[in-house]
Amino acid sequence: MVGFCVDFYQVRGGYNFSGQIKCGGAKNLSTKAIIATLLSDEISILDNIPNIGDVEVTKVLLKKIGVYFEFENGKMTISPNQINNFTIKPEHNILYGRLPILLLAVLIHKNDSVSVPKLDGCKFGPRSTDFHFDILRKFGISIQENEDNYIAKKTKKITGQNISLPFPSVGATEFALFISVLAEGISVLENIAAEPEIMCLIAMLQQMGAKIHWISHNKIVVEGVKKLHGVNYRIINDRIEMASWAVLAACSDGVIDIETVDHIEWLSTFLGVFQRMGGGFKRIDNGIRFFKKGELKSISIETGPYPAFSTDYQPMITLMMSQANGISSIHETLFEDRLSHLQNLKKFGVKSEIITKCIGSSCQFSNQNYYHSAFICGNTKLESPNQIIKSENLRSGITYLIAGCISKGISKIGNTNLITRGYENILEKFKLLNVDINLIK
Ligand SMILES: CC(=O)N[C@H]1[C@@H](OP(=O)(O)OP(=O)(O)OC[C@H]2O[C@@H](n3ccc(=O)[nH]c3=O)[C@H](O)[C@@H]2O)O[C@H](CO)[C@@H](O)[C@@H]1O
Ligand SMILES: C=C(OP(=O)(O)O)C(=O)O
Repeated sequence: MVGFCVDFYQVRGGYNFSGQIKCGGAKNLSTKAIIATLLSDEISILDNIPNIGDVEVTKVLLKKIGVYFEFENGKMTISPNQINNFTIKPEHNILYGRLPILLLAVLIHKNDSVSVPKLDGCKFGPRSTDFHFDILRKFGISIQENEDNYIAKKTKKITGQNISLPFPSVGATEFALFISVLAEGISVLENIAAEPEIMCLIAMLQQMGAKIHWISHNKIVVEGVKKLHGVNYRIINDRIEMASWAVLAACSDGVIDIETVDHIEWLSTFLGVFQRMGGGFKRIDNGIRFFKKGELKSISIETGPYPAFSTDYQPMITLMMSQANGISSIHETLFEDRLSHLQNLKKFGVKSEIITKCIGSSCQFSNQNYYHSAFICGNTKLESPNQIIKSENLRSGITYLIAGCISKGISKIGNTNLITRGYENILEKFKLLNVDINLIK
């Protein structure tokens, strides 16, 4: 996500959308896999890297530290043997997402002092970095921050540690992994996140020569090695993108075929909910077909760390709830403020009530006054708002685009860069599905 923009998508909705499209490589693996290759000095080749804003930002970071790379048709060749800059100054027109802190975890193996820009990414709560800082201190690395940067300093050899995360955080798990694979001795990482993208990252690190042993679904033992090798690795397809197209198919009563060569298994949590709501899917020769099977039905869902229902599916599924028969509920347990899209969806006609109480089990936000649960009315006919709806983040953006597709009239969705940071060729893909959509500059 490089820069800010005033462009908006204009979409004419109100009919069925069908067609065939290709799913991109996973956003939440590709950027981390690129950074992981820097743990070695040897050349690595990554395949199925999507052409998205977050990868653009990763490329900016690589250039800043002196890494040579080539990127063509989804294939990225990375030569990390000439890293020469460990103080990365932020540029104020670049949104770095969650990437700089991961870069710090890699670079601290190569230099005693590393300074990286602070994190941003989609805004849905404070998105604190305290777990990362605690991990650094545990490994004997000091950390300070100023207005723009995090500055880490190492004064002694990094040695293996026992880390138990307070919450199974994706970023903190990746961070601890990157430090421990090259630490001297054994590290035990507990209460880790085990999202499909993390499983793949671990498999990729193992192929680079890392010694990582799974003890249980949320515990690993890492035996540090002296060096890692280059790797040839293919990024899995993006399960959140697939889910987005599934919601469009179900809500518009269309049939959407997604070309994807691998791993629809990773989508199984989503598929369970989708089917219960009346969505249908079928394995086809080269991928998966999504459609609406019958009347859409209401449901109660809580988000959670994998294999529970991923928070990244949540905005799209709340839109699908508005098209179901009856009242649904959602309980967002990962992020304190990830229901703000419901306010904008009201402008399309979606009726919801957002509350501070936990609907279902009690979560980390209980009794804290965060609006993190909601009831959503079904059977709602949507109409395009007569104003530009600005995406607050990546998944709310795609949700508004889908809302535009199923609304009567012409909808305008702004902050397009927040959508293209995670969705490859989004305009072309909507067009392939017969959507009347244009980018207005
Ligand atoms: C680039 C990427 O992969 N982003 C994903 C990643 O984000 P990200 O890795 O930032 O999300 P985390 O899993 O870390 O967040 C989970 C929870 O842990 C908290 N926390 C996390 C770190 C920390 O130091 N302190 C702390 O309190 C967060 O505020 C949140 O409440 O996982 C999220 C949860 O699946 C997804 O929604 C994001 O799409
Ligand atoms: C929240 C997301 O991304 P990030 O963590 O990069 O902001 C997402 O992919 O939905």
